[in-house]
Amino acid sequence: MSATNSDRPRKKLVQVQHLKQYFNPGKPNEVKAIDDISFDIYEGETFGLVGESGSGKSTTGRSIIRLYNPTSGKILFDGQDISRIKHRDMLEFRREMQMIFQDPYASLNPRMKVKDIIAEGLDVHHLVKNDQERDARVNELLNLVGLSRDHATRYPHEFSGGQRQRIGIARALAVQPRFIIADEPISALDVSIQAQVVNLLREIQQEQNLTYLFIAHDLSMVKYISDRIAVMHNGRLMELAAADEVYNHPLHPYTKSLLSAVPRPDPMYERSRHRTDYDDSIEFDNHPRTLQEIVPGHFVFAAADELADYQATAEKYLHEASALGKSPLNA
Ligand SMILES: Nc1ncnc2c1ncn2[C@@H]1O[C@H](COP(=O)(O)OP(=O)(O)OP(=O)(O)O)[C@@H](O)[C@H]1O
Repeated sequence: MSATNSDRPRKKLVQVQHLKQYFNPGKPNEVKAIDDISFDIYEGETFGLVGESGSGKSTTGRSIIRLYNPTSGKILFDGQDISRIKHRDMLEFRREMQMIFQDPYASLNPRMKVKDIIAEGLDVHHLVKNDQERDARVNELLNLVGLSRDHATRYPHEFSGGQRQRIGIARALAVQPRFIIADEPISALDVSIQAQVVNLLREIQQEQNLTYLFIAHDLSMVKYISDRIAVMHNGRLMELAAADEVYNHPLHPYTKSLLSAVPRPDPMYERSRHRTDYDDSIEFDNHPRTLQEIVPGHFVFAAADELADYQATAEKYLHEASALGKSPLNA
């Protein structure tokens, strides 16, 4: 796992503040894809964003990279407000923020050679002086993602899904970004290949001090790569905490429901595992809810009269952890 050592000063690389992203606002077909979310992503960390289909995860990633104009709220990158800047002024930020997509088949142009796909960003941002330098950089990137220089002149259809995702990663890395949004980068891959791609992303992160927003629809793999995890539902964040806390000590019923769907390699656990349903009518009971810090670093979408119960549960977890001699919180 990447850098979250508490002795390191933690710099906020991305700050999302009260972000709303409505599609077709004010019209009968209005969709509140993101409905007032706030979170920070620290430099060097992997921030996992998890939720079921339609919860607003991709829209969050696309809003941060400014593929959309936010309906309201702010997005800060390295302290600078980028939520209102014009598209042409986004060019420099676009270099610093790159995206890796879910479908490595759809996201690579089938008519382009691998070397031209990888070098696209180098060309757009004028980062190489001549063809020789361009080829050398492409070879370096192919090597970095575990492919060979022979692959440079081939086309995407000649590669497996996992290899194509490696090409997508090389393309993102070409411009030396600081922040990568990985939108379900392993969901379309065979299970046997998923771990390889996750390991590659982790290795590269450590080498290059990258910051990731890692989007996924379930908690099984995201737990291994994320430092902290936010759980999204209906365009809002239901819970946000250190990855282990979300996985082992979930507080919000929606998180518990998501987790109950995840099999674990523990026969005892599996014998008693049952899927718990989540009744989202509680979100519409007219109790104003916001993301509240229940214990340090652990936030839950809660109404004022729910706080005491959440605090009692969190404290129970803390006692259990200290009885077992574990560090209670690592957020
Ligand atoms: N361009 C758009 N125009 C209108 N509605 C949109 C648009 N993009 C997304 N939506 C809607 O916004 C909501 C959130 O979609 P989003 O793709 O962000 O969810 P998601 O959690 O990433 O789901 P998935 O994993 O299926 O992509 C959905 O109801 C979706 O239909």
